[in-house]
Amino acid sequence: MPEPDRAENPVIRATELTKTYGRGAKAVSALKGISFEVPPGTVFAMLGPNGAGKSTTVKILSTLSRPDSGTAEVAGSDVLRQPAAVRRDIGYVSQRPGFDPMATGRENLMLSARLRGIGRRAAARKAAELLAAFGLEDPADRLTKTWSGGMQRKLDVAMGLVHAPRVLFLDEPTTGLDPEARTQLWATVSALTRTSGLTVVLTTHYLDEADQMADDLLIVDRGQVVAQGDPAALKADLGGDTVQVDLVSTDDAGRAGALLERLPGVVHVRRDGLRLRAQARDAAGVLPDALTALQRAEIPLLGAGLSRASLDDVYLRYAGRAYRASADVEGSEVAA
Ligand SMILES: Nc1ncnc2c1ncn2[C@@H]1O[C@H](COP(=O)(O)OP(=O)(O)OP(=O)(O)O)[C@@H](O)[C@H]1O
Repeated sequence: MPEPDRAENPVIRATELTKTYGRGAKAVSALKGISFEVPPGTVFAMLGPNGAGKSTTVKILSTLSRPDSGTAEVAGSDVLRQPAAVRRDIGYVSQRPGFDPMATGRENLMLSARLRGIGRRAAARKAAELLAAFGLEDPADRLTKTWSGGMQRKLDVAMGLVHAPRVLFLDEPTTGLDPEARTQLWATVSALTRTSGLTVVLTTHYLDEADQMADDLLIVDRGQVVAQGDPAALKADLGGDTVQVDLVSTDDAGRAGALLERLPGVVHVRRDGLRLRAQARDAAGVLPDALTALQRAEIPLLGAGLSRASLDDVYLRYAGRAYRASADVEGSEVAA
């Protein structure tokens, strides 16, 4: 499989996008100057808790909304000056189901294609091709209201592809799906980018989804980009794995944190409630020293252990708070 050519022109270029909803005391600043580029033929994930500004960004890029300021180009066309050209080259799958439950899968795909101006024969061919690519041939001619949630979601995604777009936007594609259906959808989407050169931009608040799917990741928080890069590089940049220490009392957090910070090999220490996480190049080597130091200082522990660097750690480092906590504040459900 060819690797994405990162030297190629980006297929999306967003520059300093801002957007405020409402006015006066009720104004919500959804985007505060977001800039990024997406290389062609990749899966690009925007990760952030509810309300971070992901959907607003995708709506601007897919011409469904206008920014207050800033510019964006998608597939070589300007979203404000050439919206029709952008719409020709993109597919958009929203958070809500877009299929007709009283029609079959094949009929839904045919209708989407016909609405895009594709002739009847070509539409039938495209429908058959997509049903095969998404593993939906078996239920194809049953009413979609009888399909499982996973099948219905796949159909939504397939409907975004009837006109062979260059870029496909997927807004929270797997919310509400069971783990098996999520894994299947990830595999299908990844295969599409590898075989057809399609670029997929997806928004998600699932850390594991971003980690597994994304060639490139944009972490968004409160309308701003807090980090960008490929997930493996972002984790590697943290400087290694983590020693985790669970305290009995928050009263000890200051003293325990200072002790851990002084240990040789520790890069930095973060606190998340009763848990302290010390990032270290050789976390396994640091763990015994950490336990000894805390025991000498008579700081009681609920537990201690090692964990590999995760996107949770990346988020904590760059957003300055734990992902779960920030997502809970916004009232979201976050995958375990
Ligand atoms: N039409 C609207 N009117 C008023 N406020 C809005 C509107 N759309 C979004 N917002 C607000 O803008 C902010 C960003 O919302 P946005 O939907 O872009 O976030 P998100 O990261 O996609 O979150 P979610 O996962 O919940 O969709 C939020 O505070 C949201 O309440």
